[in-house]
Amino acid sequence: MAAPSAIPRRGLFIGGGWREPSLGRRLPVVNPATEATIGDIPAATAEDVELAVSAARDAFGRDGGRHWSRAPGAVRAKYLKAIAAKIKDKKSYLALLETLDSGKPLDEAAGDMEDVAACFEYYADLAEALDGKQRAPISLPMENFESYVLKEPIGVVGLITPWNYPLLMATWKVAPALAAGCTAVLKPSELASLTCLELGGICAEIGLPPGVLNIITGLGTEAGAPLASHPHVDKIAFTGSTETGKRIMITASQMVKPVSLELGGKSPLIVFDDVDIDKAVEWAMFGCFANAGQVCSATSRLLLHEKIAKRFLDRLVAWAKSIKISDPLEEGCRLGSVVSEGQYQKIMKFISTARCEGATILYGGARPQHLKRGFFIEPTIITNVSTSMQIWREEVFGPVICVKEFRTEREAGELANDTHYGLAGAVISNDLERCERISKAIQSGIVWINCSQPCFVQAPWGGNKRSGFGRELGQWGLDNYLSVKQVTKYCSDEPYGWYRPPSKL
Ligand SMILES: NC(=O)c1ccc[n+]([C@@H]2O[C@H](COP(=O)([O-])OP(=O)(O)OC[C@H]3O[C@@H](n4cnc5c(N)ncnc54)[C@H](O)[C@@H]3O)[C@@H](O)[C@H]2O)c1
Ligand SMILES: C[N+](C)(C)CC=O
Repeated sequence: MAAPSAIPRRGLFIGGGWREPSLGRRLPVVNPATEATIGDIPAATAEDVELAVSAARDAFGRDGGRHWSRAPGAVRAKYLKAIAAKIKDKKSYLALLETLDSGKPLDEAAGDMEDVAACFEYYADLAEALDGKQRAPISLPMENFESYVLKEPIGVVGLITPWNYPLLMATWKVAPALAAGCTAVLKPSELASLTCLELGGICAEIGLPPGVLNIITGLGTEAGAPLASHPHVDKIAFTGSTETGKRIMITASQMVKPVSLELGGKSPLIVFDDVDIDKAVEWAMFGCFANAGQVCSATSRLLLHEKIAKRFLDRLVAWAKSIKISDPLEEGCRLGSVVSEGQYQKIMKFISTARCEGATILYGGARPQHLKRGFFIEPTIITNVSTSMQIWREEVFGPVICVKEFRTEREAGELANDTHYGLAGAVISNDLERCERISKAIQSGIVWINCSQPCFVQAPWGGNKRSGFGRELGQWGLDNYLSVKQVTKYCSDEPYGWYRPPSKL
């Protein structure tokens, strides 16, 4: 599909229709692979947040919730399936927009759209199953009481999402929130909002009841912060940086508002000396160079057994040299641009600081010679790293891998856990018992054995330590948007008998 000359001009999606932002301001959309401005998006402010939250509240309570929040799960499932079907119909177009907006290779964007459709379908099924799970009985030690559990939608939820997988990260929240019966205000990242706005168009096309999903674009401080602090938002689900996550948690604490936080990472990949080197190298590359390393769970700290370190690094450099770095729309591209000039500068600064601190840039570290425009960075491999260096400690969010060697399994585990983060970790070895031991030792929410990054909608996703808390995906993702109510009934004809009845007059 050829790139459109202009992207669609959209408003804010509020109450089932398009609205210009209250202050009339818009933000430019820059294609990071060409540096050309290709359009703009609305810049919402607190006034628009007010309208969006009010639309979501109306939708939650409309007709006593009969059409949405208290409707049978099968009703909501029908809408989710219709959204999935539209996403599939528009897959090529949405993937193209995602690539133009974020710089990711078109093949990756197409894969993201398949995952988006699958996620809506998955939560449609869970919505259908939800009714059958209501009134689950609780076994009590007293015969004169009966108790059961109701799972009810939390209410109006604020969903704040990042730019690295724009529509997919939004879907991980929107699909379960809607399946649960919540209504929502989605605030995607100002750096990549196009496909989320298209989701608004899809909701209008399929006739989603007005106000069930509202989408407001704009800056974090101007649109995200008023959403997080809004007194009529019952929960905030956030994916983004640890710094912003801390701010959201502080704000939410003022109203004792529940939050779930999916934050950054600095995940390890441990490779033992009994592996097929080329197979392991490919996982190491996928673990840190896919999506130009802008992946929360990127295995950006590579721990190599000393016996294979030299051979492994020789092969890693050879493989890295063969990656096709190009305009992300070109066929076969495997490394596109990073998302923005700001991100490009940030990554370059990480590389120069590593150099200044005494690390070796074994490969890469610069703009590819053949690409004069666009925010492209070579796949970068850094060695001679010490554990006090910034490159070891901080999340780069770019195609930059740092390497250390280890001698023993114990040392590998200690190095793996030498981080404030706890999102993911990976181990490659032919000794599966060793892999199981390492899986238990790594302090993270996700561990991959003999691979890195594969992600399935059925399995829980989320981190420990400063990578956040709460789990998305699977049944856990739905539970994020449900509150649990106990209903207990006294079911004896006898008086309770704790107090003596007053004497008859
Ligand atoms: N754990 C995960 O599953 C996961 C997945 C994807 C990305 N991430 C993390 O996201 C980060 C990259 O994304 P980013 O740069 O968009 O993060 P970010 O924190 O800069 O922004 C995320 C979102 O928060 C909004 N925001 C910014 N300031 C805000 C404020 N004060 N109040 C409310 N909202 C505010 C932004 O506009 C954006 O929509 C990385 O650290 C990455 O690891 C984590
Ligand atoms: C969860 N994942 C890998 C799709 C995106 C994280 O940044």
